[in-house]
Amino acid sequence: MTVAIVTGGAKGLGKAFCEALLKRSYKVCFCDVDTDEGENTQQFLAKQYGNGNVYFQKCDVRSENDFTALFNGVLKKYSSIDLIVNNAGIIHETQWKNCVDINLNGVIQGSMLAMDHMKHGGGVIVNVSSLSGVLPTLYAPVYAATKAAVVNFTRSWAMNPAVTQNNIRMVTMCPAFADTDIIKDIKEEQFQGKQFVAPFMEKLGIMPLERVTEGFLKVLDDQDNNGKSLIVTANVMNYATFPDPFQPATK
Ligand SMILES: NC(=O)C1=CN([C@@H]2O[C@H](COP(=O)(O)OP(=O)(O)OC[C@H]3O[C@@H](n4cnc5c(N)ncnc54)[C@H](O)[C@@H]3O)[C@@H](O)[C@H]2O)C=CC1
Ligand SMILES: CCCCCC(=O)/C=C/C=C\C=C\C=C\[C@@H](O)[C@@H](O)CCCC(=O)O
Repeated sequence: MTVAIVTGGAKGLGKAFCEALLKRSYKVCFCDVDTDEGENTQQFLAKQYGNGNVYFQKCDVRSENDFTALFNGVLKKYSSIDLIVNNAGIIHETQWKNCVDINLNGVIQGSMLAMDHMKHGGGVIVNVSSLSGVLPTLYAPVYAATKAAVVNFTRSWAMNPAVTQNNIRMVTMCPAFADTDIIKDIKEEQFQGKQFVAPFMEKLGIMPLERVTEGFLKVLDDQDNNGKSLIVTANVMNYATFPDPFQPATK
């Protein structure tokens, strides 16, 4: 039996990841701050994959108590956690402290709780960043900062013996635009220049959820990707390469 936690699993990419895991016979425990959406999604997935295989618990990733209660609930039910997908995230450049709290602090909290459990038997931690985590994003500098921090947090821990010597794998996903609510009915106050979003959306396109899920399954299946960041766009699915600061800059 393999057990996965997915944060922000009530809709969007998180829901798609839950479904992909259920198709692979994982026991899926997803959380979300949106209780109604979460309960609806649990019923939807339970109808297709069996009630005993999908479990929802309300958890606001900004709350250490909620997150600890989530882990305790999952361990009480299944006694192990093999995978966590730290997926929950928002984009909001005005409520930027909230964006940092969810996108970064939430990923840190989920990763630390998972590592504390996985140090006994190993596991996989997938942290969801964004293409904005590896490319400057003029319309969302705070969002981009949170996503870049997720990349380097993951890369840093992945080098640490607490990960490498405990059979833990930590990987980041960096998707471009995908067809979820986060890119729909976007509001002015969420951006530093909402007008700049559309040109990039047109240039990069909007991926169907299946494309990002394909990248998610690749991240799970590749065994040698500890510390790597998978870029997923409509036309690209590669692990990012990062400049070596000690190499002389090319003229
Ligand atoms: N859709 C896209 O174009 C891209 C999305 N991403 C990232 O993918 C992740 C998922 O986003 P989407 O599925 O697109 O968005 P979405 O808005 O469709 O789903 C996000 C889910 O997270 C939940 N959530 C929000 N705050 C939460 C909190 N404090 N605690 C628990 N759950 C919370 C929401 O209720 C929702 O169910 C995010 O981290 C986002 O930054 C990255 C690149 C592209
Ligand atoms: C509108 C809400 C988006 C939130 C979801 C998300 O994270 C989407 C990210 C998608 C792509 C972001 C890429 C940013 C790219 C630009 O800043 C620019 O650097 C890319 C240049 C591409 C080019 O070939 O010119």
